[in-house]
Amino acid sequence: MGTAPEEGRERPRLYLISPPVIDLDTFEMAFRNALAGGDVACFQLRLKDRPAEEIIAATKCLLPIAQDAGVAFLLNDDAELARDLDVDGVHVGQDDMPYEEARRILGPDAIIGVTCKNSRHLAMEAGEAGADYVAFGAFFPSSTKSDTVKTEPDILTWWSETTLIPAVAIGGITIDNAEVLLQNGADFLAVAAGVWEYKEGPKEAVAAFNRMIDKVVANW
Ligand SMILES: Cc1ncc(COP(=O)(O)OP(=O)(O)O)c(N)n1
Ligand SMILES: Cc1ncsc1CCOP(=O)(O)O
Ligand SMILES: [Mg+2]
Repeated sequence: MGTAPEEGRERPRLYLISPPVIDLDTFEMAFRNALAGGDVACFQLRLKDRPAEEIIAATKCLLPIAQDAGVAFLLNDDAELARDLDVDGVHVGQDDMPYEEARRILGPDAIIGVTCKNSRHLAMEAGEAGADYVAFGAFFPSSTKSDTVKTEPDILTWWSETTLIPAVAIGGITIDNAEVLLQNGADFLAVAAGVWEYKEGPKEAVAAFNRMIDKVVANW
């Protein structure tokens, strides 16, 4: 990981979110292609409200691919399943389980991120509790999740000036709209449709996100 010249700020990185429903036979290749496209920090398996057997089968297939590529693998919502499947961590929302409970289930080494929507208060709470990252958004309309809260990029500036805890930006992010989030202090860009539905495919999407990140960092 490179360090940008700006006050030692780390180079922002890509955080992939799976589509909410997948056909594992085709998604496995899309996932391999995405990871072949360039730097990816993290992958969140977000098979929303799908049966546990589907999440287990997908994890057994995709986790070794992520591990080979050095990409952290998180489950959405379910800390107990994350523990049982021995993945790297979990992302919990405000209606899932409290951060403290997820930490108790997963132990001190797991990565635990918390949804904070557009709320400075939720972010302060999550940060003080020990979250490894806080997630703000949705910054743009999302075709992947309907119940989102519109969030303005200046929350990222405030957060980056307040704390060193990483901020994940999420919601409708594409190569064409992400720059404002980086300029405001996003440490990670969490992206689903912007990668999986990119017209030239997921490999080229990841490559294009990385070129865009490099261009922004070069001008800091
Ligand atoms: C990185 C990241 N940020 C936010 C969310 C949303 O979590 P939540 O509010 O619990 O909504 P669902 O994703 O569970 O529908 C996320 N999953 N990942
Ligand atoms: C999980 C989640 N939380 C807020 S928006 C969102 C969906 C992200 O997917 P996309 O990048 O396709 O908007
Ligand atoms: Mg959730």
